[in-house]
Amino acid sequence: MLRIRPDSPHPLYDLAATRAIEHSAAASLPPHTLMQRAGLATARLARALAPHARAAWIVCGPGNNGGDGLEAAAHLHRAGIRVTVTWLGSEGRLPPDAQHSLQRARDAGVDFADAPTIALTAADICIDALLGIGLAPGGAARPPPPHWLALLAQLRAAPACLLCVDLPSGLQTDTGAWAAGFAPDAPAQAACHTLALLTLKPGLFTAQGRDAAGTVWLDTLDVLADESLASARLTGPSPAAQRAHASHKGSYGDVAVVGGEGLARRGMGMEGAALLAASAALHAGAGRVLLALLDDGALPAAVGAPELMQRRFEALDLEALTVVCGCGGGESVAEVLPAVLARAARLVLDADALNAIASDAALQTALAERATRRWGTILTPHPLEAARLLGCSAQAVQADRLAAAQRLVQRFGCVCVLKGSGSVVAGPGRVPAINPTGNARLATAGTGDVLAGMLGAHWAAGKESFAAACSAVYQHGRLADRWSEGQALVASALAKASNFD
Ligand SMILES: NC(=O)C1=CN([C@@H]2O[C@H](COP(=O)(O)OP(=O)(O)OC[C@H]3O[C@@H](n4cnc5c(N)ncnc54)[C@H](OP(=O)(O)O)[C@@H]3O)[C@@H](O)[C@H]2O)[C@@H](O)CC1
Ligand SMILES: [K+]
Repeated sequence: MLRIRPDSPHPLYDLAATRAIEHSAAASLPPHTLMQRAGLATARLARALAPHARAAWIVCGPGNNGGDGLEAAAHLHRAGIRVTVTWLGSEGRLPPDAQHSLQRARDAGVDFADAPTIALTAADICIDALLGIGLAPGGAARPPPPHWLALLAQLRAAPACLLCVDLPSGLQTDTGAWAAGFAPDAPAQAACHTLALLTLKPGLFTAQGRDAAGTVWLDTLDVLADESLASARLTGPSPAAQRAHASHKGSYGDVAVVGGEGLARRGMGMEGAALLAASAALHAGAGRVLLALLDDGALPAAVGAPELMQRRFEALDLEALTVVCGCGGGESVAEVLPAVLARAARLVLDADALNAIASDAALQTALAERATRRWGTILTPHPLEAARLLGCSAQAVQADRLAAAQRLVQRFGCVCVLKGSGSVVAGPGRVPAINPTGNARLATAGTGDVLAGMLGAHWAAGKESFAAACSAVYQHGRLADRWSEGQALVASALAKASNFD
């Protein structure tokens, strides 16, 4: 069994892949083997998480997820724990594996009741074995029976640690979105863990998945999955870049940041966003960083960033640069976008550049044409910006983040970083990646500009676009994960910390 940490990559398998792996494993094993392994793994983790537990409350659903819970119940009972199973199945409709485990739990002498038979304490354990991958996907999910929701709410409100079997019940395997009706009103009161069985599912790591799942563990049930079936990948750290001794500032690429609408234009000075991106590019290791503020803006002397080279937009040699365009660009960015799209060799498009493209068909055509010229482009939308580009709602994007990122890739032929909890990186011909680092402290103004600048630096240093996107997103999140508790995470400090490693 493995605790999933952000320090190593992992393949992720969607529902179809997991079913295929399950099917072929089950065919080569004696009946009930997988469920027995799943139940034993669940019981072992429960005991490790709650070593002093006197009581366990296990809510078991009508399918094989419930079967795993029943199997675990028998083990925990035999270990001397007072186990209560609330079982929501009906005997006539039980799958054979779960029927077998029901009998084993009964034979072991487990109590069956509607609620725990003794009051739970913080030392005890609750197990959610109501629903796993059998939840009907997407819009096909039917509304859950109200008493199921009441039980799930009681599990989350209990003072005991909560262990979810395979998936938090109601979370969709492939998307990490809650199925209709399942989104909880409140998070779990105590620590929450999820034990993924056989495979790690993408839904555990993006959209609502990270909040719902808590700490994720994997037990492969001793089945070696065929990695070619992976539908996505959880990224890990990239190898540290080696700098040759005989190198110079031109060895690590030139990044140009184009953005920062001036105060004179509409009374909103947005130079700060461009400055944050430029500062991040500089501290992330770019050899030279050029800053072209729009509306002929100039940096106030007080900013004190002597390494940044200010340029008028017209003076930029776009064909030779990695251009980061959009940060704080406001309305002014639309005026430079035709030239940027037509000439920049490598282009990161962020924020206002994406909004300008979303509202202008000619710019969309110019963006799509870049791929036909084999020029690299990376889009870095948050869900609302992605929705504008796709002509749908942000809710639709969040309902299937992997699919939304891949739709942008198909439409524009570029790499797409869809930001948010569990940022998705998708690219032409690539298995999409989900980033495991980052936390809610990044939800503050300017951190997106910092990411755009870091991305420019990682790309300019020589990585190919998809790898640069994965490494910059990973590092941006890792900085936040390592941020000192007592220090406010502000974007300017994040930019200065974005050292290249
Ligand atoms: N994959 C593996 O390798 C292994 C899998 N194992 C375990 O099996 C789990 C998958 O089991 P599963 O296929 O029986 O599905 P599961 O999650 O129990 O749910 C199905 C039940 O829920 C019901 N139901 C669905 N939606 C509903 C709704 N909205 N509201 C109400 N009811 C709803 C559905 O009803 P039906 O649609 O059939 O009428 C059916 O009764 C998997 O997650 C893992 O824990 C391990 O034991 C071994 C290895
Ligand atoms: K579950």
